[in-house]
Amino acid sequence: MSYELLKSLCGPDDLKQLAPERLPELAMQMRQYLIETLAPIGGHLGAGLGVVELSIALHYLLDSPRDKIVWDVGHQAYPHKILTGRLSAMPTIRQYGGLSGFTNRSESEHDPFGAGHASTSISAAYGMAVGRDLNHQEHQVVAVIGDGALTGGMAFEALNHAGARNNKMLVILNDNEMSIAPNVGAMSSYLARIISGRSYTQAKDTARRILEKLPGALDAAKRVEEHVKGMITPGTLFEEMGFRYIGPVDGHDFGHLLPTLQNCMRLNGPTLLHVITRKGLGFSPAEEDPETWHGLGPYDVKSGAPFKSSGKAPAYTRVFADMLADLADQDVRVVAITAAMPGGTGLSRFAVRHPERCFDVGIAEQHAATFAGGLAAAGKRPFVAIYSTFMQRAYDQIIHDICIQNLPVTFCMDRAGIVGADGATHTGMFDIAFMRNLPNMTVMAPKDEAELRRMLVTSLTIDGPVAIRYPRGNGYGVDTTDVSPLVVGEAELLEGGDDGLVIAVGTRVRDALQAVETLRRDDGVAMTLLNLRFIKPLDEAAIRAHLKPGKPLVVVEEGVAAGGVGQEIAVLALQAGWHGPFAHVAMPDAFPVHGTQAELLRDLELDAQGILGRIRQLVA
Ligand SMILES: Cc1ncc(C[n+]2csc(CCOP(=O)(O)OP(=O)(O)O)c2C)c(N)n1
Ligand SMILES: CC(=O)[C@@H](O)[C@H](O)COP(=O)(O)O
Ligand SMILES: [Mg+2]
Repeated sequence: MSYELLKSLCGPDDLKQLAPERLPELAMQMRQYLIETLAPIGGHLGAGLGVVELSIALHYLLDSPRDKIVWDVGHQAYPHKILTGRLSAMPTIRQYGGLSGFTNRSESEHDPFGAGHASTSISAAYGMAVGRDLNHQEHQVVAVIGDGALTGGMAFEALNHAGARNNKMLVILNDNEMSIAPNVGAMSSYLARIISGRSYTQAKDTARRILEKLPGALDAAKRVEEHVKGMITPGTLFEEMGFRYIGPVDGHDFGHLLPTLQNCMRLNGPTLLHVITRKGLGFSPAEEDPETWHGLGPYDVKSGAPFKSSGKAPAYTRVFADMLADLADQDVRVVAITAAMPGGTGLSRFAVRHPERCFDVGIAEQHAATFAGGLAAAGKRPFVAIYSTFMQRAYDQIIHDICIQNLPVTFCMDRAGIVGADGATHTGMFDIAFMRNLPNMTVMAPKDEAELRRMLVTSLTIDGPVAIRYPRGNGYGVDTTDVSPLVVGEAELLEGGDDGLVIAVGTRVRDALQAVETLRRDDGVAMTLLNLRFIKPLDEAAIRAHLKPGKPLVVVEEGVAAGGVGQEIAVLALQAGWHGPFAHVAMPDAFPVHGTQAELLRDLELDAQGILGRIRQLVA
């Protein structure tokens, strides 16, 4: 396809010159462009395909960047990027030095708010609407939020706030009945009932039948019918919260979308437009399996088959899920919780074996943590599997509901450290710092998949909160048969040597080992290497024992240096009377860019070569 029409548009102003009849052709070209462009590089395809018409309609009618469009999560903003002058850069999306996979204020004036984490759009848009009114300005503010993101508490907090005020704002609820996996929860069922249109009639009939049986109740029945109608007429839940509800409308039909949007924009006060779309529309593999095609690596555009990496060791995620299912086989107390990421955390595998003990709570990390606290208080052993970056959402719950009460909840933090293409918003760089300072918490980091299995077993021996951090990607194919528990707080000695001490944490142990081996072989420098295993409690005795006065001390961790375990080790060493050159090989006080994990680790000098260089500087 030549994409003639698509390529003729340099920005939203060009789009506005098109006759409305040409918009379906543009939508068709955009879909095909997305499907072909992402094939060699992967990315978030399904959500974007679902909002092609919506994105075109918004930019056709709105005047961006004057008018503000806030996309929730931002993973569905690829069509928006294309329409706002980023078409030629699309082949670079999520690549090193390329476009971000999400909206990003520094990337374009058409991205008024950055995102990556879910459920923020209504709050941000409402802030813009209030700011606009305080500034006596006049422009439109639109938040586009998916039905999945609407399961997040923040979205309700924002509706609650905005609905009680009069500031003009449009919330577009993009309802495709999917989060990454099928959407869950009562709100999702409510939206489905609105779409089916059956709820009102059914409930009205039931109320009538019940009330007609009561003597003298016919008048009351009428009044109650009105009430019932008020309660459950489609959209009323939003109306009761102060929003004017409009919809549902077909989000793929310009004939419906354009006039409805136009009308919405004329309305004052908070308005919610309910748009029905299909995730993956226009690419049958993505329509049939929207979960796989939510976000994926490269795929074959002709067959629609994702390219599978072959011959690699199993992913940490999979090792975690299978081990947890094994533990659940043996221990009836074990339950598992995911916040809308059953596939990403591996818990869909756990659910196959223990469906009744696996809970998807929606995009609700805070609730997940406290829900786990309740389960633990009821005698269960909950494992909360949440990506490191999303665990940030649940910090107060971890402190207030788990740690203060010393409840035995295990937080399994997948995607800890550098994640690659998702970039700064998704990097798990803070969990070491924010978990290790919590009283009662035990924090572990496995050096490989075998140790992950042993740490899961170990967590069941600890009568209190535990956090385990492990990275995105594959293990090393090591022997995993030993599942004996570790001694809590004991580090592992991997190399002995008198020329200094290297202490490495979890994901960085392998590369540190490679660096230490190279140093011994090529430089004749023999360093001791400790695999820390326990970030908390620290193996103070081992650290003290292996410190070499006057010789280098190096701590390597894939997390932010400030508050990292390296700082505690440095203090410990000084208190123990050690003096000598020190290096903390960790992440600096800056958000990382996006690229492959290897590229980013290289930039941060956290790969084997980088660690080697840092040690050599000290030795020299
Ligand atoms: C706080 C947080 N938790 C989890 C995620 C992972 N995540 C990204 S998109 C998504 C599903 C969003 O569903 P929806 O808003 O309906 O958008 P759709 O993909 O269906 O268009 C999830 C769970 C996230 N980005 N942020
Ligand atoms: C947009 C979002 O938050 C998720 O789709 C995320 O990109 C998934 O990351 P993984 O690919 O590491 O599961
Ligand atoms: Mg959705």
